[in-house]
Amino acid sequence: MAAKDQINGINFEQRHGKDRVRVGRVWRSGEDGRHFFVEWNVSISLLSNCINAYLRADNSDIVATDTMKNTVYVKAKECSKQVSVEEFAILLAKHFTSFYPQVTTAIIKIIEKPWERISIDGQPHDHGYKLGSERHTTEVVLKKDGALQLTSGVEGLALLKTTQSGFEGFIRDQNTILPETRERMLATEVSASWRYHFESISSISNQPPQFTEKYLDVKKVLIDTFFGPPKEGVYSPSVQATLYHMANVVLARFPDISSIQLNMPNIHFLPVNLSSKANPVIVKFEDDVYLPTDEPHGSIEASLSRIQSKM
Ligand SMILES: O=c1[nH]c(=O)c2[nH]c(=O)[nH]c2[nH]1
Repeated sequence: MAAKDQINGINFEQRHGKDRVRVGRVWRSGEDGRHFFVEWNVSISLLSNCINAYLRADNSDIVATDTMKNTVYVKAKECSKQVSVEEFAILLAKHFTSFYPQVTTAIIKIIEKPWERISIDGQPHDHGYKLGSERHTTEVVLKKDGALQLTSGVEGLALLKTTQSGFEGFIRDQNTILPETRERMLATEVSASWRYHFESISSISNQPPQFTEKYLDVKKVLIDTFFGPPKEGVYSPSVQATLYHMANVVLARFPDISSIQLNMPNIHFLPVNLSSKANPVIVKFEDDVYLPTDEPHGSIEASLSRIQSKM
């Protein structure tokens, strides 16, 4: 997405912004002394009417990217009550689109670093955190007229199961050596993003949804569907089928989500068989000893979106 113009019969598209603005924010609860901490990595991109900067060395319509960076800290300071990463992205987008006449659209992406409250002897610590693994993400695209696209997501969600996975019936040709199997390891690192149905800023202004709770609920559904029940699990005939099932369950459970995109690399754990001329069987693979790998990996992604009813 970019601001579009036509200059001398040539299409011209542009946008500018500041990437990777890092901010940490502590909220201190007056009542029980508990602190709440978030760390965000914010990327801002503005579509604005500033073509004179490109064409005529006239910067009078430019919002300086340095100002964008400062705005992140100003808005973080102004948030006297704890806000979700989605609410923060929305309030930044609102500021840029309403304060500057030149700005037609603001695109705000934020990645939240997974600081988790630590527990000592089973008791949640008031101000101690440790770093977790997967990251909560959001992307807000807000136009001046209030049209909104709001996406939340998770990235770096590493999942692995040691059985209940197979891969059979695929195309075999002169280059195929992969054996068919109903018993293998399944490992992936899920990146998911889902779009909420809100189409305008006014539809969430009065009562912002509980975005953090929703994020945790969607993540739980993705994880539960991947693994199945604790004792028996659930069989995965392919990463493709498991991905589709996970996305479908999210759409079925959350009516306010209109689409979901999932990216699930197939991270391979290779069977270890060792032999030598003298000793043809040093190690025989019996679903027990693996060579973990990072690359190459299978790359599997899909998106599912509800078909809009024309009522
Ligand atoms: O679940 C899988 N999907 C594939 O497309 C694929 N390709 C492959 O070699 N192994 C697998 N596994």
